[in-house]
Amino acid sequence: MTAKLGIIGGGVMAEALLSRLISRGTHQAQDVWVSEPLPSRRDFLAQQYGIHATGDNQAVVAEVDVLLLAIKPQVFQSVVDALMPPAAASEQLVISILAGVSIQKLEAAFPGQPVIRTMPNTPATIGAGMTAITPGHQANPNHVQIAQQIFAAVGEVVEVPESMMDAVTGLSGSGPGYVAVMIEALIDGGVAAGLPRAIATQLAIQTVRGTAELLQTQSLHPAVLKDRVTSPGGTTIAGIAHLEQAGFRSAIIEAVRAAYRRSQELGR
Ligand SMILES: NC(=O)C1=CN([C@@H]2O[C@H](COP(=O)(O)OP(=O)(O)OC[C@H]3O[C@@H](n4cnc5c(N)ncnc54)[C@H](OP(=O)(O)O)[C@@H]3O)[C@@H](O)[C@H]2O)C=CC1
Ligand SMILES: O=C(O)[C@@H]1CCC=N1
Repeated sequence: MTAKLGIIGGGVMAEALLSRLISRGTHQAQDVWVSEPLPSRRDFLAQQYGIHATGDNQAVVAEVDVLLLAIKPQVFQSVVDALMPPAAASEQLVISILAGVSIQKLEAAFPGQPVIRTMPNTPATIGAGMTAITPGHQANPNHVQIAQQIFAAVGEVVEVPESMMDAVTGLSGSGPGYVAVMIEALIDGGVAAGLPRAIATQLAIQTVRGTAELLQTQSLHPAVLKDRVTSPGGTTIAGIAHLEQAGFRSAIIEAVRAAYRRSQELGR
């Protein structure tokens, strides 16, 4: 891909995306610009990935064909208010990864420009991301293809109506956080049962990874896999009975719903 890519906000998610795009060769480092207020962070990103890093958002906007917004939703309005409107009609594609911020707000901030709202997740760093995208009203098939190419380089992509975006955020956007907490708890459980932490960590991570891969490769319903693991009168059903007693399913359902509601709030 030859389009020059600019990223406003050089934080965790910006790095997850740019590191993979550059290592995959989807973008050349010299075609990537990042604006970031923290000088030490700029230096790190420039040295680590060979990209252009600046503290000037406007300089990035002026330079690139595709502008990716990776700031926090809380600073969205102040950041876009400080940008100069383009002198002429701009074909620059704006892609947002911000939780909650609607297409309506994006289009108001970049009048006449094509915008695409997306929600990626952190496994994008290793090409195992999950990104949902919703094109705005000015986005044509070519713009959608550009966004598809960027996010396909970091994992799977699905197009959804905007009405689903906050729910996507609650599930796949925030999901790596829930899974990480679960893995940490599995490790602690192993340690509590007498395993050395290093071995417990290896077991927990490979168990979660193997379970996800098995479900995906064989298109298995999770309940079918659960039934296969639970030998009658055995260990797994004893563990699951405890999970049910502790409200494990309900806790996860409510976690997704809480994050969904928070995504809605961030957009207000
Ligand atoms: N983390 C994740 O898993 C995911 C995050 N997202 C979305 O990505 C966005 C970024 O999240 P995340 O990477 O976690 O957050 P970070 O805080 O790591 O990144 C935001 C970056 O924006 C910088 N920034 C702050 N103010 C400005 C400004 N005025 N101009 C330019 N840059 C600025 C921050 O700098 P400083 O730290 O110095 O303030 C920081 O480096 C959010 O909108 C979030 O909803 C989407 C999917 C997944
Ligand atoms: O926690 C957040 O707000 C962001 C959005 C999805 C994942 N991280």
